[in-house]
Order: sequence, then C-alpha cells, then structure tokens
Amino acid sequence: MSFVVAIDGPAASGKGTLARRIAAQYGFHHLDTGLTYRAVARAMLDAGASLDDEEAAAELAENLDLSGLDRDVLSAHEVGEAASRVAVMSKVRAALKRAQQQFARKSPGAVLDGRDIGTVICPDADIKFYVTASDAVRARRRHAEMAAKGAAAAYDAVLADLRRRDARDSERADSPMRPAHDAYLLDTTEMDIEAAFAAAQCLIEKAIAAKN
Ligand SMILES: Nc1ncnc2c1ncn2[C@@H]1O[C@H](COP(=O)(O)OP(=O)(O)OP(=O)(O)O)[C@@H](O)[C@H]1O
Ligand SMILES: Nc1ccn([C@@H]2O[C@H](COP(=O)(O)O)[C@@H](O)[C@H]2O)c(=O)n1
Repeated sequence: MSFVVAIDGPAASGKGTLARRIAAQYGFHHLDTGLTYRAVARAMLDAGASLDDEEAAAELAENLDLSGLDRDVLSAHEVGEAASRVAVMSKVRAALKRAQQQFARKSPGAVLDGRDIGTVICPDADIKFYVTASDAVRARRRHAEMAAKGAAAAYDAVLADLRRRDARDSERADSPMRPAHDAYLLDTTEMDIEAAFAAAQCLIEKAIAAKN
C-alpha cells in the first residue's frame, strides 16, 4: 500500500509539525515543500542573483537535491521572504512540481506539506488537510519559536511578515494557496499540538481502513 497525505496552510499554522508527527506515526516519508522554495531562494541570495531572475531560479530548481535540505540553515526570516518571491515564478514551480510529485510516490507512504499540495501536487492524495490558526496565534507561536532559538524579533514584525507572505502566496496567479475542495479544515487556534495530531489521526485511520 502506498498512502499520500497532503497538508497545506498559511505560514506558521503548524502544518510542518503535524506532517512530521504523522510521518513518524505511520513510518511515511516526509517532505516540507517550503524547504524546496527556500533552498532555491537561499542559492539565489548566495549567488547575489536578482530575485526577479526567473531563468536563474528555474535552473537552480531543476538541479535541486531534495536529500540536502537543511531546515536549520533555511529557516532564516529573510529566506522565507525571498522564497515567497521565487514561488510566484511558473518555471520554478514547474521544476519543483516534478521533484515533489516523484517524492510523493515513495513507499509505503508520503506526507507532503506546503501551499499547493492538495490542489496541484497531489490532487489525488488519500487524505488532505488545510491547517489554519488565527494570525495572532500564528505570529505568537512563530515569535516564541524564534526567541527560543535566540533570533529576537518584534512580535509586530513577525505578524506583518506572516501577513505579507500569506497575501503573496494566496494572490499569485500560479498555484495560489487555498484549501482543496476535499480537504479537512483543521483550525488549531485553540488546539495544542497533541489535540491537532489526535484529530488528524482519527481521520487518517478511517481513510486507511477505507483504502484497505
Ligand atoms: N497546535 C499547536 N499548538 C501550539 N503550537 C504549535 C501548534 N502547531 C505548531 N505549533 C508551533 O508553532 C510553530 C510553527 O509551527 P510549524 O513550523 O509546524 O508551522 P508551519 O505551518 O510548518 O510553518 P512554515 O509555513 O513557516 O513552514 C512551531 O514553533 C510549532 O512548534
Ligand atoms: N508548496 C509550497 C510551499 C512553499 N511555498 C512558498 O515557499 C515559502 C516558504 O514556505 P514555508 O512553508 O517554509 O513557510 C512560502 O511562503 C511560499 O511562498 C509555495 O509556494 N508552495
């Protein structure tokens, strides 16, 4: 059996945390597709390339090695902002789509999280989630996460950054962020990580049983 879990949602909604928990629980492979856009952006910044240079970004995307994505290196604030700028480019999205769809075929299963997994990358996923939380709660969680890492930032700046990225991600022409019509909505504003995982697990168990 190969089983695909698609998880989408806005920045800092908790989709990565949920995806990792699900992958660990079921022994599935996990791909944080945000890291693929971040890796292209990081390489563009390192090369001193203009973030408007679609040809350069697409070439980097074509040659991306998914096994070399380092969450710690790519988590920096400026990389997230740059990632959302290269993510509007159709040639970049096309190259990363191929790599992400190949990953989704891994056995015994794969969990992919991002912005367009349920709508574009894995429209036939066995189960889809769209994870949200209020802007204020997401910003509070991201702010606390950054503070714990020693990366101080003002709460208001974190909130503004999330809102700017969400707007760019949902308003772009190619593969805008939005819930798939058949996704389960998971609003974690008042749910801790355990509660969010328990809610998702209950639905996954049913989907696995239905598939067998
Ligand atoms: N349900 C929850 N309750 C409390 N904190 C949470 C919850 N889910 C996630 N978090 C925390 O919120 C922060 C953001 O979560 P996470 O990195 O999973 O979000 P994300 O949607 O993957 O973000 P990004 O879009 O930036 O990749 C982390 O510090 C995580 O531990
Ligand atoms: N499927 C995806 C995943 C990500 N993006 C873009 O990358 C940016 C960074 O993603 P994080 O999940 O690490 O926050 C994000 O803001 C998007 O612009 C995407 O377009 N599609």
